[in-house]
Amino acid sequence: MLVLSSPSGAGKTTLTRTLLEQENIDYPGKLALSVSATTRAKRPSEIEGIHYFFKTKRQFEVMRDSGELLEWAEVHGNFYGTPREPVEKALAEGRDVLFDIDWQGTRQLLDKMRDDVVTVFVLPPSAQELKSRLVRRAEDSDAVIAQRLRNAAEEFQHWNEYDYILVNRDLDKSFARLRAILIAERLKRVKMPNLNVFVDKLLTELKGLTP
Ligand SMILES: Nc1ncnc2c1ncn2[C@@H]1O[C@H](COP(=O)(O)OP(=O)(O)OP(=O)(O)O)[C@@H](O)[C@H]1O
Ligand SMILES: Nc1nc2c(ncn2[C@@H]2O[C@H](COP(=O)(O)O)[C@@H](O)[C@H]2O)c(=O)[nH]1
Repeated sequence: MLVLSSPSGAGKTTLTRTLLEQENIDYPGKLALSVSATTRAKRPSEIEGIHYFFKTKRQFEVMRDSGELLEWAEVHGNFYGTPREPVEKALAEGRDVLFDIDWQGTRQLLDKMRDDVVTVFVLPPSAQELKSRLVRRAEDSDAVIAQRLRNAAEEFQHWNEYDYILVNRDLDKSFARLRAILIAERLKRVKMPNLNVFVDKLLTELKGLTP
């Protein structure tokens, strides 16, 4: 489970979507994106089921109270949560799962499955650039942008709870670094449960080669 968090506008959605696209070319089906449920209004560019599952507050509360969410949080005045079933299914199939969630949700995943979670915090190169990105994205009203910038101060403070930090200055470099994190994490011995079978096979082959 690879989790990206950041203050709004630092670039985690761009990075997660780019990683998903590239991985689907290189290793089809290996990486799944967790699509969250939210009570936030849909942005003009967003598509139901691709970017989010858009819910009313009542629908969200039913999902939350019936245990359908792996984690959930209130962020910028809206509810967001991770549907449990698709994540559990993907993990059971041996797929890696990518999350774009905030620090509160990250804490909940860590409490439940510490050993299976790798966390990345994305920082903007400057506060001015953070604001410029939110403005350039042109998806939120001025009031929403102002609220997200106010909330950024609180979110910044959680950077030191994460395994990796990406200062997202140059997008290509950040993406290369994110891929490097994924590649290195996949190469960890503890993440290779069938390695003993492979090594046993090597030993058998070796016996056949030695007198
Ligand atoms: N390295 C970068 N350089 C310049 N612009 C960038 C960079 N990374 C992302 N952006 C742009 O900044 C804007 C915000 O990025 P994005 O939507 O990915 O942020 P986010 O962290 O997911 O925000 P939110 O939490 O609000 O969803 C987008 O318009 C994106 O194209
Ligand atoms: N705890 C969770 N946080 C989530 C989830 N899905 C998204 N988020 C975070 O909310 C903010 C705002 O997102 P936006 O799409 O409205 O810009 C951002 O920090 C996301 O990472 C979730 O399922 N759980």
